[in-house]
Amino acid sequence: MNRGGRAWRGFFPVGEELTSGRPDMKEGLYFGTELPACHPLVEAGIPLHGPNLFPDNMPELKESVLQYIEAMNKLGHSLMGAVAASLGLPQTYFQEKYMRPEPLSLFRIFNYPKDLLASIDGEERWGVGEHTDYGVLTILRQDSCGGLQVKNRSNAWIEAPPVHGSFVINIGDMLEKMTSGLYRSTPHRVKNTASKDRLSFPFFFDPNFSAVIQPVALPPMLAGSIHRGDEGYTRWDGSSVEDFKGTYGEYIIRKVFKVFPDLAKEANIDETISAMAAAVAELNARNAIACK
Ligand SMILES: O=C(O)CCC(=O)C(=O)O
Ligand SMILES: [Fe+2]
Repeated sequence: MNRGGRAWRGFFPVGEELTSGRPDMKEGLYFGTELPACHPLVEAGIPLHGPNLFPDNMPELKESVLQYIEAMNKLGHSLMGAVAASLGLPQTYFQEKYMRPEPLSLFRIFNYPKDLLASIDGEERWGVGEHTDYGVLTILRQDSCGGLQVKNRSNAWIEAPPVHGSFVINIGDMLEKMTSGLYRSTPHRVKNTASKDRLSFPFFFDPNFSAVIQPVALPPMLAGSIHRGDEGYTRWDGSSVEDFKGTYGEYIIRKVFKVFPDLAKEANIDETISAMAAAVAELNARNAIACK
């Protein structure tokens, strides 16, 4: 990942990402919205923005990934239209307020190798340990291996088995924040116990980097049905989404520095975040959203 440039794209090996604070037993390819070098956010060195790193010897991979991202963006907008309707809001509410000029879309292809150590020094190993996703929605395609588990409202782990021709949709932290906990970000984890490698394809459909995330005004009937602390619910990382204030860019960059500690070694996180926030604000003031 430290060779993936500011956009943090490319391959990372087993054990290099620490989603829940411990090395994940998975490897993967990182992709995202394809932005050319002349795009103002790329020129300004804003993390997570830039061109993908596609292998030259496999042109069909680039074509498929870019088509997939486009299709998933459309699906993401439709799903968020349904979420808006469920809250009594206009269907384009989230698109207008949080996804302009475009959502932050990240797409990964993960491989969870079979037969990896179940524990190291007595500590249980997970393909990816308990965590919640950061943004609004995750649209996940998994192969037939199984191994994905989600925590339900009673704090019990249940399987989310593969269902042919379907996606698993995870609610992310920002949707929890926007809905004051009515939609709660789903804790989940993965362990590959199948006799073959497990492939999964998570697509993260997230607010624009400079969107300031705020709770929506819920209709009284829905607001009255939020029960945040009634089941002894504490978040997996001990943090509070409710307390977070700021742009989605700040939120996700802090997360990225946590899960890739190697990146954090090279940077002063607070300085990086304030420089980034200033650069984004300056670009927004000039409405610089495309190549000149
Ligand atoms: O591989 C999976 O099924 C889930 C991956 C995941 O939870 C994540 O990347 O956030
Ligand atoms: Fe996840």
